[in-house]
Amino acid sequence: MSDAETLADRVRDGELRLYELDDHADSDTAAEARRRLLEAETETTLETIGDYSFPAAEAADTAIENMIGAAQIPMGVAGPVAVDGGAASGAYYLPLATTEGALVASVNRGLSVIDDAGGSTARVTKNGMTRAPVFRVDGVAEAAETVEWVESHEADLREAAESTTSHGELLGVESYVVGDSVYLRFAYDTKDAMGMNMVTIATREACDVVEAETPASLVAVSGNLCSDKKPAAINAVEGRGRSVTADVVIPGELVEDRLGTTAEGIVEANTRKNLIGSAKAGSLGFNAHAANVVAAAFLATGQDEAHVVEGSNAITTMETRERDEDGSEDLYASISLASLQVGTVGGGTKLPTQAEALDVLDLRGGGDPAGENANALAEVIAVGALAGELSLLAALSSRHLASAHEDLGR
Ligand SMILES: CC(C)(COP(=O)([O-])OP(=O)([O-])OC[C@H]1O[C@@H](n2cnc3c(N)ncnc32)[C@H](O)[C@@H]1OP(=O)([O-])[O-])[C@@H](O)C(=O)NCCC(=O)NCCSC(=O)C[C@@](C)(O)CC(=O)[O-]
Ligand SMILES: NC(=O)C1=CN([C@@H]2O[C@H](COP(=O)(O)OP(=O)(O)OC[C@H]3O[C@@H](n4cnc5c(N)ncnc54)[C@H](OP(=O)(O)O)[C@@H]3O)[C@@H](O)[C@H]2O)C=CC1
Repeated sequence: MSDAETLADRVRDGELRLYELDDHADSDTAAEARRRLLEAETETTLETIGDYSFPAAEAADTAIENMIGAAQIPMGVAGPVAVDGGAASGAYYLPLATTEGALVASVNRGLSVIDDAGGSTARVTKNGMTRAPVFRVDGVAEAAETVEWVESHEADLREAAESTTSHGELLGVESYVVGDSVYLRFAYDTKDAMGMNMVTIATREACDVVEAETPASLVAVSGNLCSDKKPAAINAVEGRGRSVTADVVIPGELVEDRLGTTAEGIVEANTRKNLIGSAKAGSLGFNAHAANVVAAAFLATGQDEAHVVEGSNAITTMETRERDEDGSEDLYASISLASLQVGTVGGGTKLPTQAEALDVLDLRGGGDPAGENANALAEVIAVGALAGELSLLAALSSRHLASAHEDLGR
């Protein structure tokens, strides 16, 4: 073991590489050595980056390489809000980590209006994490032969895939052919794990069977039809991770008292902006800012932040509903997130900050039965996203967006 300055010198002399420092010191000392080197080479001071409170060894073990410290992002909380979900049940506070002033206020306003309206109903309607390897064949005949074999031997692929995990279950395999390329889109129930490591390991095992039994030769375990961390229509249509929907009916008076506009005003803003405007833009997302809530909830609870790409793939609907007694108009509001990838075990959920945030939701760790905690997390995030939509559409409709950000964000 050496001290940080000695280690930094050894890197400077070319004796050690930056990423080898953990083999020569504990993770805190290794991180300090990297900071010292970086500070000297870039003429900076990295005191704040180095001022972290989680165990470096735990983070360096599975969450980060070449660790120098932590990026601290302010965390706020919105809620509580009552959620009547398939898995979520009761009142929830939603932790949100962001640097965008006005965002937490906006979600908080939306959640408080939803709560006053009696809470939101939410359901996970589909669940399947996908991995789609690509294989090479010599032409269409071999492609057809491979697809036929896969379709008639799903049980063999399931046995191979599930031999690598005690939680994951193979739900099905969809085949796609493009000339001499064959894509097999494997979908799994990953229970409470977001599941990307799990399904990649399981699919690799199944690929060995495909290669042994068909003419196909594996090119890449991910062939982009999965489609992971890229905007893709297949995720919007077929779903990936959890497909989750939340809705609420808000009395017209509440819209006027709490959101400063009318149900009709919000509906018109949604139609012209989220639906027509998005269509004209060729957008995959027909929403205002689902990405804001998904990103902030992901950072707070230890999700893979790159999955905001698919997680924000959402459609917001708003319509007026006439109330029988007095003919006044209420607001029906919904959001449907097609491909929200969340977990309450594994990945970044293990880190202490993120684990504490999951504790606020009472959703840390495995659910009972397995999968219920991740379902509940998906439902609560969907309700948060619905709140963000309501509050932002109201601000646009009442022409308050610019002043809100002037007041709270600069
Ligand atoms: C900012 C508000 C909420 C003010 O809204 P308001 O109605 O003027 O505020 P209020 O002082 O009357 O308070 C109403 C409620 O808001 C909440 N609230 C109010 N202030 C706070 C605060 N400081 N901290 C926490 N919560 C707060 C709180 O729930 C409060 O209720 P109460 O608890 O008092 O009964 C409103 O104007 C608003 O929501 N504006 C919209 C802001 C927004 O949604 N920004 C999103 C980011 S925009 C962006 O990134 C994407 C974009 C816009 O480019 C996408 C696109 O193209 O559309
Ligand atoms: N490999 C890749 O291509 C990619 C990886 N990632 C990264 O993958 C990580 C997430 O992968 P993920 O597989 O979720 O996590 P982990 O790799 O951390 O694995 C989670 C494991 O937890 C175990 N487990 C314990 N309890 C449960 C439960 N209740 N439900 C489900 N599993 C349980 C399972 O073990 P067992 O299987 O033995 O049952 C599961 O495989 C993130 O760090 C992400 O950034 C992201 C994108 C792509």
